[in-house]
Amino acid sequence: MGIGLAIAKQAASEGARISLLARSVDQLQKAKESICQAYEVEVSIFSADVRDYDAVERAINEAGSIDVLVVNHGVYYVEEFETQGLDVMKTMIDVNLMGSFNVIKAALPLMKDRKDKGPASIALMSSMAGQVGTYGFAAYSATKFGLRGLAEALQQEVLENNIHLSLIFPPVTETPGFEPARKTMPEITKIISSTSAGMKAEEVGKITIQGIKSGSFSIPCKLDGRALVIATAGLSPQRCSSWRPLKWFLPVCFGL
Ligand SMILES: NC(=O)C1=CN([C@@H]2O[C@H](COP(=O)(O)OP(=O)(O)OC[C@H]3O[C@@H](n4cnc5c(N)ncnc54)[C@H](OP(=O)(O)O)[C@@H]3O)[C@@H](O)[C@H]2O)C=CC1
Ligand SMILES: CCCCCCCCCCCCCCCC(=O)[C@@H](N)CO
Repeated sequence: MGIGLAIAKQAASEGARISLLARSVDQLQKAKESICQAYEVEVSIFSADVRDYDAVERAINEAGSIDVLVVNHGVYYVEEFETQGLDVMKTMIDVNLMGSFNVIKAALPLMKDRKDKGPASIALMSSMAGQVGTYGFAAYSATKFGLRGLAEALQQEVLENNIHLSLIFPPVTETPGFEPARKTMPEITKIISSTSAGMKAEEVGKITIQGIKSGSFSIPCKLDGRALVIATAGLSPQRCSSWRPLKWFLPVCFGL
C-alpha cells in the first residue's frame, strides 16, 4: 500500500468522505474497494495526471467540498546528479512541484468558499530528503525543499481563511513505489537512508492524520525527524508538533 491510500484509510476510519486522485483507473478502483470493504464511507475516484491543470481542475470541481487537501502524489528516481538525465530531473520537478501547484491552485478557491469556515488543511507530502539534502536525491530533494517554500509562503496568505498548511517528512517507507527505487539506489544512499529505519505506510498514514488534526505545520514521523524539525526550524510557523507532548506531560505532572 502507498502512503496516500494509508492516509485515506486512516481518514475513512475516522468517518471522512474520501476523494482519491491518481492516473491509474485500475489502482484507483482497487483502492476504493479496499477502503469500502473496511469502512462505511463515501469514496469517489478521479483519474487525472497532476501535470494536466485542466484535468485536475475538472476532477476537483466534481469532487465537491474539501476540508482537508492531501497533496501526496510524488515520483522518485534516485541516482547521482552527474548520471541522472535532465529529462528525469524535469519529470520530478513537473510531478512533485508543479503538480502540487496545480492541485492547490485548483482546490484553493473552493476551500476558501467553504460554508462553515471551520478549520481546513492543506497537507503536503515532503520527505526526510526535504529536510536534509541527501546523496542521490539532488533533484528529488530540490522538489521536496520546494514544497516547504510553497507551504511557508502560502500559510501567510491563507491564515485569515482558517486554512492550515502542513508538511510531512517521512523516512524510507515500504510502498509499491519504493521497491523499484531501492533496487537502483546508489550504495551510499542505501547507507544514509538506512540510518533512519524504514516505516510502514500505515504508520505514516496515522501520523499524518494526527498531525493534520493537531494543526502542526511540520509533521516528522520519528524521533530523528523530530530532531531535524528543530535543527532546521528556520522561520517556519512554529506550531511545531514537537511541543505537543507538553500538553500530555503537564496533566501527568499534576497527577490528573
Ligand atoms: N516511500 C518512501 O520511502 C517515501 C515517500 N515519500 C513521498 O510520499 C509520497 C507517496 O510515496 P509512495 O507512497 O512511496 O509512492 P507510490 O509510488 O507508491 O505512490 C505514488 C502515488 O502517486 C500517484 N502519482 C504519481 N504520479 C502521478 C501523476 N503524474 N499524477 C497523478 N498521480 C500521480 C500514483 O498513482 P498513478 O501512478 O496511478 O498516477 C500513486 O498513487 C510521494 O510524494 C513520495 O515522494 C516521502 C518519504 C519517503
Ligand atoms: C538528529 C539528526 C538525525 C539525522 C539523521 C539524518 C538521516 C537522513 C536520512 C535521509 C533519508 C532520506 C530518505 C528519503 C526517502 C524518500 O523520500 C523516498 N522517496 C526515497 O525513495
